[in-house]
Amino acid sequence: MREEQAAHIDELVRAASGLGTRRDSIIEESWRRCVNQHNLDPVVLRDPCILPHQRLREHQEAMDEFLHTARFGVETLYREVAGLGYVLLLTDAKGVTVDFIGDPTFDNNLMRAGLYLGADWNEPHAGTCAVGTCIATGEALVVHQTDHFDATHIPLTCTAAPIYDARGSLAAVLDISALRSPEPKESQHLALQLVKSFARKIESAHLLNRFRREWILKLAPSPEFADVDPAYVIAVDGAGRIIGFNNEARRLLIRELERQPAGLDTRTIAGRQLSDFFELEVDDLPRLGHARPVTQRMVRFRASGLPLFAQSLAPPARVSAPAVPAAPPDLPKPLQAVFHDDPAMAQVVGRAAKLVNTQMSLLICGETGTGKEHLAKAIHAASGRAAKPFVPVNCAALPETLIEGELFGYEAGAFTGAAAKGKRGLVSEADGGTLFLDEIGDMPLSSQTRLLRVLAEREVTPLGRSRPIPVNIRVIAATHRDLVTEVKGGRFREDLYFRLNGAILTLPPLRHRTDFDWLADRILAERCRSLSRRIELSADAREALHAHSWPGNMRELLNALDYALAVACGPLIGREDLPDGIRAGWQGRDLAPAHIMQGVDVAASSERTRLLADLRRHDWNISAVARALGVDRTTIHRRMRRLQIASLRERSTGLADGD
Ligand SMILES: Nc1ncnc2c1ncn2[C@@H]1O[C@H](COP(=O)(O)OP(=O)(O)OP(=O)(O)O)[C@@H](O)[C@H]1O
Repeated sequence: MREEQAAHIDELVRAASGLGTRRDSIIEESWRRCVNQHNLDPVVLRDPCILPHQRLREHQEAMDEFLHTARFGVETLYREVAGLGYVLLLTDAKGVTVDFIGDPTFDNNLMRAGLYLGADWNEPHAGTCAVGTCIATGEALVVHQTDHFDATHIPLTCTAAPIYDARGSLAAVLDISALRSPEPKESQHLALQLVKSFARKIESAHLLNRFRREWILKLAPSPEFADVDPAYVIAVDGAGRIIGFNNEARRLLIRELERQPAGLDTRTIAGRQLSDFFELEVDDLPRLGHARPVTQRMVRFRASGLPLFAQSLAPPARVSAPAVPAAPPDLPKPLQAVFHDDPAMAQVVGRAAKLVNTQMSLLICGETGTGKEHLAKAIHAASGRAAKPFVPVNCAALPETLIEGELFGYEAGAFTGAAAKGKRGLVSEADGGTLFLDEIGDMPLSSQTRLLRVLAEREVTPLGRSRPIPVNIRVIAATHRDLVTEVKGGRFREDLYFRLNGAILTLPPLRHRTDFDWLADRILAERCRSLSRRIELSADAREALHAHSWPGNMRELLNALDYALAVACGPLIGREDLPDGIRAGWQGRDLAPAHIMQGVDVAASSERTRLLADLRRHDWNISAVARALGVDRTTIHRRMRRLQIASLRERSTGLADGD
């Protein structure tokens, strides 16, 4: 035992026999609890208690959704403090470390110190420590070096803050710890503020996610912060009942209840009317939206008259359709190449750009051939992982019996028929890069369970090996199925769905894309470059392409253009050079061949392109286009006639007009 450990034990023994210490009162009280309630002997040095995998998994699964919501906050906090030598732990309400981020180069030292996934930091096991004492007291605190009870832990400095659920029960503890730190405890003051602030953010994110279909009321004491960083968040149902709150709001509401003369029960806030606390009814919430100046959004507590500045968020059903945000102009190059000016793509790619360098799993949805893998590759190429492998896995094509070996690899001689040198496994191949799980919705249930384990633990255990290998992968999954329906039908694991859908990016079908011409021209130009040939689409070929519904999406377009390139002889691709299925869809009167288009002036031509795009977006439903453009159907018909656009019915029957 080292000298400083012996001195520490002396201090603990003195404290246990009633002699005062110069410690903070929260630490002194915890030492007393350790001796009197937890029966911990100060003289005994304990090894950290690290739960076996199976038990850890049970703890993680019990709070899967919470972990998923917390992940972004956890990673952001880690990035803030990693350079200062801290590791980050997220524990459940029992003190078991269910998420951990640390520098893997210090693995052994961290594990020996108990800074590891699965470590149990509850006070009855570990003695006074940041997580355990935070659980015991409900307070954020720093447990610095010799504040720890167990002399094993005295090199550590640990700072923890509680995270409460939407009803005020402890849900988790956020902790940052370092193996080395300056001696004065004050050196950790900023760490404490930072951890408290992130704990509050994670708490609010969880609340907003859980009550995303309800009214949310955010409140701040100052108008300047009401929209930026509101301290108090309350969820309210359509009947005006309070159904959730963050911990700051809970404390505030309790204080307010205590002021009320009737001496109401201060323990229960959930279920009470908003108007019990505020001079406010649920019907007032719409006028507190952020479109109004903040100074007009003041609300008062009923009992104390205390003013607060509010911002309300309406449940989705009441929100008017949001304006489509344009993609940021500074998109990374690989993402710029994916689309031109299609609003739906701008939204998807704009979101993807913000997420390229997060650890968050992405789920790309869309009909077959819409470019899900293409987008995943672009995200990878735009990320800091670009120099590492992008490993696609076709989940539907992996035979169930081989899936474990293919994904996780195996050691030499792991089973009869195994390759002599063993196999690395696709997950390990993607280490440092991106694992692309294509057709994830078609994966058999039993394989989903195994995959879930890798995603939860970020480590793989190849067949025939006893110790897992940590892997650093970014997971992007894709599916053409509706996974929510698959989950409801019991064909897809709900927990896996939550692991994968850090963000969902839904690609529009090609028939709805307004950048169709840009895509076709770009693909053609690329092909021409590689063939050293110059060829363009004629107006009537373009027209025929516009009229097709593209069930095979981008893949079908590529095939059609390749076919046309092979068949066309001159510098123009004519309608007759297109594959039969596409040419056949264009059988109307001779409404838009090249010679008529020549008579249409340039302004009309761009008006025509816009109208065609609108028609395609609404599947050629004239009434829907008229509604979208705010005109009546006859106006659309008139424009179509003027711009020489045939309706679907005309094309299929040769009729003169009408739809
Ligand atoms: N923006 C684009 N520009 C050029 N080519 C594209 C674009 N998007 C997709 N493609 C091409 O279209 C084809 C189909 O794309 P991809 O394989 O990414 O679609 P998918 O949605 O993953 O298909 P599936 O559902 O069948 O797995 C590929 O050859 C791809 O390179």
